[in-house]
Amino acid sequence: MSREQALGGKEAFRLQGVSVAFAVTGGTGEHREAENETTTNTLKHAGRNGGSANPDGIRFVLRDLDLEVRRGDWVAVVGRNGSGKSTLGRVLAGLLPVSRGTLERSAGLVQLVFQTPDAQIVGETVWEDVCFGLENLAVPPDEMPARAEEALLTVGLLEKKHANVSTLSGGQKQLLAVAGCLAMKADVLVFDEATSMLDPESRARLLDVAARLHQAGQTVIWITQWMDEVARAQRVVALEVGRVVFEGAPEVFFYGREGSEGQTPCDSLGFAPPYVVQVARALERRGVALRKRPLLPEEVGDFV
Ligand SMILES: Nc1ncnc2c1ncn2[C@@H]1O[C@H](COP(=O)(O)OP(=O)(O)OP(=O)(O)O)[C@@H](O)[C@H]1O
Repeated sequence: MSREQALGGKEAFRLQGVSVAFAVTGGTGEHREAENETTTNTLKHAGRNGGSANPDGIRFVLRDLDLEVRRGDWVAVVGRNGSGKSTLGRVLAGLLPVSRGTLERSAGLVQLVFQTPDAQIVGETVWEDVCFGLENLAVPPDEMPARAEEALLTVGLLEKKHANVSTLSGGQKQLLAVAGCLAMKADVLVFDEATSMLDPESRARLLDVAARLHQAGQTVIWITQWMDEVARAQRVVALEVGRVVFEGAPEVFFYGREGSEGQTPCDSLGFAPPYVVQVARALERRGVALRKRPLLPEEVGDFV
């Protein structure tokens, strides 16, 4: 049986043996979440098969996940297409029930910033959209303007506050979606490939916003396929076919464990590490002793 409950202490999330399965109904390709009691019983059977869709039409997309996220962590979640990253993000945000296992979470507000901003924009104007979430949270009307302005200022959209949402670019909509979450003062922000539609400047701005939120104590879950974004996280969780195949520091993810030769966890996952890491590894292979293994371009000056 699955169990979801509140968590105290230092953790924001604790997942134990969490699986998420979808029931594939009929031959239409239509899916539904496998969450009711009858299906849970079926899942026990499905679990023995372990693989993708079994004869009962049950498909596991997350399998036996054990994961702890501490409050104030910045965790990057990586993995190939279809590995289960968004599903994990939705589970953490409370939008998807777990089929098996236990999910414990602290009481704070968790907000998900989707890959496609249209999915979460509801207001007609920028201002209305940011205020919408505040109204839903029953924030007193006299507090709303300051919170909405601060959030829009943070993402660089304050001067567009009267603009109609339909006039925003995809990237600006993404930033508006983030502003909505900021105004609500979410304790945990789950960014699901939130930079995928952004130009380099907006991408850097969003990363910068995330870094500032993290410094201010917010918990950030950053789902991405961009390895240079992973390098900014405190911890990396890599998924493959719904399982956690790596959990640890970005340095270990990109350079491997101390003394280990050959493939790094990043290599095994099939991703190319950030350019600065590639250069540093090439130097190490030629016998150059580095003072520090760099992860970010700004650390380049320190490593030779
Ligand atoms: N509602 C659903 N019903 C059935 N299967 C689903 C459903 N949602 C997702 N899946 C399947 O679960 C698997 C994991 O999907 P998910 O979106 O979590 O992967 P992802 O790692 O975020 O992929 P991407 O990088 O492409 O966004 C995929 O194979 C997907 O087809």
